[in-house]
Amino acid sequence: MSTRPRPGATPALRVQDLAVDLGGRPVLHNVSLDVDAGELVGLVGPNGAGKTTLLRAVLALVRTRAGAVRIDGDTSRRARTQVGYVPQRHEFSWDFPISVEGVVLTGRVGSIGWLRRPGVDDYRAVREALDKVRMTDLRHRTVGELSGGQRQRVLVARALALRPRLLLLDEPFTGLDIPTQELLTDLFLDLSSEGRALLMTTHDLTGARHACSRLCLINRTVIADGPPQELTDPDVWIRTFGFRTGSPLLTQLGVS
Ligand SMILES: Nc1ncnc2c1ncn2[C@@H]1O[C@H](COP(=O)(O)OP(=O)(O)OP(=O)(O)O)[C@@H](O)[C@H]1O
Repeated sequence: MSTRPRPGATPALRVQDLAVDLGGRPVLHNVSLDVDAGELVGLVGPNGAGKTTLLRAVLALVRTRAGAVRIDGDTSRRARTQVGYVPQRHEFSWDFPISVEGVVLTGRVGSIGWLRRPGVDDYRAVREALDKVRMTDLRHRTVGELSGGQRQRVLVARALALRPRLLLLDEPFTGLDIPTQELLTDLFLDLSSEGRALLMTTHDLTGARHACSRLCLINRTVIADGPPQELTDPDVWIRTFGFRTGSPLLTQLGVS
């Protein structure tokens, strides 16, 4: 169970009226979204909706044309470096000859800085993160030898090594079998029940409706945002995904 957001508390993430252009074309406009401590929010939309771009904008990895991003009320760039980020698995260079532990330690760079050596607390954070994703036994394994599910857990551990209050996850379930998806879902629910805020993109609508405390439907802008059981208007799903009226997918989602 996730902790309910405290009324009136500063959200862990607040995005207000965000606009992003890429390659001279508008990709996101008027995007506003809050994620509170203790929430697991699913960011869902079709291919090209701008989900990854939104995560990258929160991390200040892309330039925004308008709007504001606040991390725990803080608009500084430094606050953005304290956000945990789990990129899509294919974005990581798995051929690099580095151990599981070595990859997770790189998650501390935002806290250590590039020039300082890791200290006792850095190694403690790595150990805690590996324990959390149950990868301690494989900590000396070269990452190229891992399965897809194990790689995903390494990327989550790398983000957790920063001990972030806000965690952004980009399609963590893609290409994973059902037991591994369930293991990760349990882990994400556990992290949210510890009071962390999680924002996760996914194409698994059924899984997201089941696991997430809130869903944000996005297609270049936010179409709808609320607890899954309240998103029963087929129109918002049709507007987001372009489903045709009467699509069996709507029935599958329980909103037709
Ligand atoms: N570097 C870039 N330059 C120009 N356009 C880009 C760039 N990166 C992304 N885009 C465009 O921005 C739009 C949103 O892309 P984005 O990757 O954010 O979508 P997404 O919702 O994450 O999609 P998917 O579900 O397929 O991963 C797409 O039309 C994409 O072509």
